[in-house]
Amino acid sequence: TGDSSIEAITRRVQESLAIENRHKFWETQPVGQFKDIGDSSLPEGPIEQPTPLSEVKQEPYNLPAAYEWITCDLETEEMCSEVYNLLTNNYVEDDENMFRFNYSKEFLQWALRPPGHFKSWHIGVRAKTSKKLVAFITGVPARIRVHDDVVTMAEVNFLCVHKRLRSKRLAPVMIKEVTRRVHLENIWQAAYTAGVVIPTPIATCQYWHRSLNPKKLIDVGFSRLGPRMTMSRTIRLYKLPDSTVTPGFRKMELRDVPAVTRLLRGYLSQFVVATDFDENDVEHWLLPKENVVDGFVVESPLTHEITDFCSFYTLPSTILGHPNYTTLKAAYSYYNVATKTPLLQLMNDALIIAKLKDYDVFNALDVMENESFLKELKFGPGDGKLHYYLYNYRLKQPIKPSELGLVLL
Ligand SMILES: CCCCCCCCCCCCCC(=O)SCCNC(=O)CCNC(=O)[C@H](O)C(C)(C)COP(=O)(O)OP(=O)(O)OC[C@H]1O[C@@H](n2cnc3c(N)ncnc32)[C@H](O)[C@@H]1OP(=O)(O)O
Ligand SMILES: CNCCCN(C)c1ncc(F)c(N2CC(C(=O)NCc3cnc4ccccn34)C2)n1
Repeated sequence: TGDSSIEAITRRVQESLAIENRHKFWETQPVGQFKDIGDSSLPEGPIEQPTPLSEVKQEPYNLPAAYEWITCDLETEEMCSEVYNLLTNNYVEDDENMFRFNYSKEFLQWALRPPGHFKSWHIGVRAKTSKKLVAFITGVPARIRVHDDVVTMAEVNFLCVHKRLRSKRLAPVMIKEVTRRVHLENIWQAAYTAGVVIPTPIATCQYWHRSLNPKKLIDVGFSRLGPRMTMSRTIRLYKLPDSTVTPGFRKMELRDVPAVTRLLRGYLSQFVVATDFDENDVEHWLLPKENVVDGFVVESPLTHEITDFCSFYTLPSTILGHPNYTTLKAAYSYYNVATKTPLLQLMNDALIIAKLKDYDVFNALDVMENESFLKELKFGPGDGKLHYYLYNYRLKQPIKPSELGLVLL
């Protein structure tokens, strides 16, 4: 190939890297492999069958000599603080290292202690000498439906290795250990999301952001002033009313759990992969918790029927190295169901509430029916993609974000 143009050379290098791009750990795991993409002869469903519990490895995986496993009991303030501090200083950052997620302690206790949770799935690694927590990974049980198959899975999250211990192949050990502990509870599948591409995404979603405090977002570099836009024009563009517009829109209460569960189950049944919520799950995941999760219902003023529901969770980010700001207050769209109120109007009310509660930005993935309101409500596409994964469960082909009814924290 005589073409010696820069493009041709770049392409050849990329092609060779793609071939070389080995996933030494993930190629050993029961997950869809890149080499199998498009091979529709492979059956959909579990990749490996369960093993008898007596054959599951009884003892933890080996760690490097200086480290030891610790089960993190998040009910103790001290342990919760150690987990919080590890994540606050070492968890997910954007590609330009301008922001780092700052999950709060209350959020972590909520996220990790749903009905039926296992303390043994809250796994830490400690340095034996300093007793410092240096790594973490968690699972929580969830019923997830794939097509018509409801499977009890582990939702794995909060995988974190201290910055000083990176690139030492500790992550595969963490993943194998959480897998072992999940297997001990006779659960054989998992669901997880990540910003990185590993074998093999079942869906790839796009983040969208709706500015609520555009001046701060531009000051901290989260967003940029549009072309031919002034700051005052930008502030005006994103202005929102100072009260919600839907009659009967109010905070969700305990008495709404049965109705919200019915709404949610009905709505989620249309998606290929979705959470299979029951009333206990709805009570835990969607009842409002200050600075953790907000849930709202629309109660018809006439019939008192609950016709709609919307929710968002609170996940601030630390702003790294900015002289005037320390925290970005972000709301993340969670589960929303509109049966009488237009979804556009329901979500606009959610934006109005978030602005009133002093959030800087409202984030949403393009999952479920979110695409129908993103542009009209002035969301802009982010640079962050979120890839969804299933462990030990093959799908014949990836699904579209609009076929996904699952939001992980
Ligand atoms: C049945 C039950 C099953 C339960 C388990 C289901 C699976 C759960 C899977 C976990 C779901 C987590 C969901 C979330 O929490 S997603 C959020 C992940 N956390 C962060 O991004 C926080 C900041 N980063 C770190 O703490 C480290 O960089 C981590 C810990 C992420 C990697 O540490 P490190 O950078 O020091 O690397 P290494 O040398 O130890 O290891 C390199 C190997 O690790 C593979 N790797 C890298 N990043 C991820 C990732 N996000 N998911 C899965 N695998 C990942 C990588 O491809 C390579 O393998 P291979 O490419 O060579 O094969
Ligand atoms: C493992 N659980 C997955 C959910 C964790 N979540 C919420 C998440 N995973 C990957 C992302 F790409 C992402 N994005 C939100 C979008 C965004 O706001 N990007 C700018 C930004 C502000 N703060 C941070 C902190 C870290 C990364 C980007 N940041 C991109 N969100």
